[in-house]
Amino acid sequence: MWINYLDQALLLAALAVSVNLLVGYAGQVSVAHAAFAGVGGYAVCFLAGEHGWPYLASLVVAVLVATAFGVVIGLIALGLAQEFLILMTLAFSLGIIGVFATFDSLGGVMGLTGVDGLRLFGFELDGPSDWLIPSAVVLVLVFAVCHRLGESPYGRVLKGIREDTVATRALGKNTFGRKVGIFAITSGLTGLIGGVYSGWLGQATPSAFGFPLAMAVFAMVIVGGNANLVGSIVAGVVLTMIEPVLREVLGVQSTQAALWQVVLYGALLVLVMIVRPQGLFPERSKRVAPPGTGAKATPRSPSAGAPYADAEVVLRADGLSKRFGGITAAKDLALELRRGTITALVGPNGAGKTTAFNLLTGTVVPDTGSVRLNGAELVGMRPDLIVRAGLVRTFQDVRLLDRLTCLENVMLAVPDQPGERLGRLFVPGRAVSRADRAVAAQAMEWLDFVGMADHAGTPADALSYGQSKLVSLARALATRADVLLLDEPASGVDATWVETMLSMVAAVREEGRTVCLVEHNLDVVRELADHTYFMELGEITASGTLAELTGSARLAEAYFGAQ
Ligand SMILES: Nc1ncnc2c1ncn2[C@@H]1O[C@H](COP(=O)(O)OP(=O)(O)OP(=O)(O)O)[C@@H](O)[C@H]1O
Repeated sequence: MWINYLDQALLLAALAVSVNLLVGYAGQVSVAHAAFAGVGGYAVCFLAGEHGWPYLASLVVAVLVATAFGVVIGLIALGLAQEFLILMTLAFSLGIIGVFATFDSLGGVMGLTGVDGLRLFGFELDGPSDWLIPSAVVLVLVFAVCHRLGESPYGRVLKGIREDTVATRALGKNTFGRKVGIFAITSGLTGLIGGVYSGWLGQATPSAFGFPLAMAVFAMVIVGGNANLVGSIVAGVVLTMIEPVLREVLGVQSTQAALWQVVLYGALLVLVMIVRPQGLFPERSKRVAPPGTGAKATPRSPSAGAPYADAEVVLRADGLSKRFGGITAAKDLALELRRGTITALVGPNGAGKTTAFNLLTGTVVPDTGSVRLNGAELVGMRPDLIVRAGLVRTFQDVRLLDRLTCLENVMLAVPDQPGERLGRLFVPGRAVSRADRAVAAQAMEWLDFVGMADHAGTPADALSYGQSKLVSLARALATRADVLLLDEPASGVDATWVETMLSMVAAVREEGRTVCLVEHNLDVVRELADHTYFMELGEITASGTLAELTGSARLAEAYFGAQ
């Protein structure tokens, strides 16, 4: 009898592991995954139970159908904000369970029952002990897949999405594609688990895969610890065993025991969220590679030091306009950025400087106009592709990924990592881990470049504001983009860090990259900028050297006089 409970515990632990990959790593909360397990369960009972298909073939179909559900629902729901995603997946889950309960061919509210005589690789799956090995194999398989995905460069991108999707996309990662991908993969895994679960149960019923199962799995994920798969296994087994222990050890009646289990789930959830919100087994951070190992990250030729007027135009924007309702945030903007130079964008609050950055980087789509980078049109391109084309930006409010270390923040930005591709992750061999060590070494070099190597293992949320701005510069540099748009790199930073930041930005120019910065601190602009554009009310109304601009009586009165 205890073996029967153990079968169930192993399968629910597997479910918790796969849901943890989606919720704990990628931060996408789905209520539909219990229903996807139901899709797998019904596929098996329908095909193997009702139509005599071989069990293994029906399991394959279970995985494929559940994955297809995941792709379709993911495409619909994952563009939405988190709260809508939860509601949307809840709606889909209710819809799927409703379909199960409605169709006579699926057994209506009673479900498909009496499934037996299943065989796998020649073995008959009759009693609980026959299901022990398949259940354990499923858990090991699901754990292996989820661990490979979660604890790899692929998983780093998932964590980036969880922490800040916009910032992760601004580092050149296809966040929507990744979200749909991980939603589909975890759907397929839950389909497999559901197929084995229904085989073990001998039935697939609407109630077996409904909201209570979804909640039980969430409890396992949260109690075990977000983004900790071992925690999910421990919590999965322990929480599943509550009911049998109540029943068999403490002699509680079976209906009472089921009720107490739900109450204990709830109490445990509340307790964990108050006392230990990170769960019993907290997320682990990437170990820090020793500085100075691996390839040098800055193999660039220094700037030839050409005067601004002679420098080649790398980026040219023309006629860029954007209206937000009644506000004209950008009006017919035209600007040029020249190779190996620093251009500043200055102007009063609300002039449209950040909007200009948003338009250049595709974060906001312009109403009209064009942006050409080395001759290639950027308008209409996805923001992550724009980064890969060579144009990266930082944010006024920094947007580091708080729960990731400084090293992980910078590693995430390194482009073309083999471990971010599914096709490479599951190829045997050590190529991915070797490549990841090289990525870590590169990231260390960039942290070293901005003077933050000693903080490689520090979580980003433990940094001072000035330090976090330096790490965000290292992160932008690690993308290897040629053109950097820095949004207020020195604002809000205390005097000691301003000096450091100034020398960093100047060093970036020295290595031949092109910089455009938005900055209110005119000392910084005076020190760094080769050319300055002045913006007011969404328009560029003057340009030249800062000395020329401050020499204008009108601008001195409108803006510079107040500085
Ligand atoms: N997504 C948006 N929706 C509506 N209005 C917006 C949006 N983004 C910017 N705006 C408006 O566009 C105008 C320009 O804003 P923007 O943030 O670009 O100015 P800024 O020059 O960067 O200001 P600051 O120096 O204070 O950062 C403001 O009036 C702002 O309220």
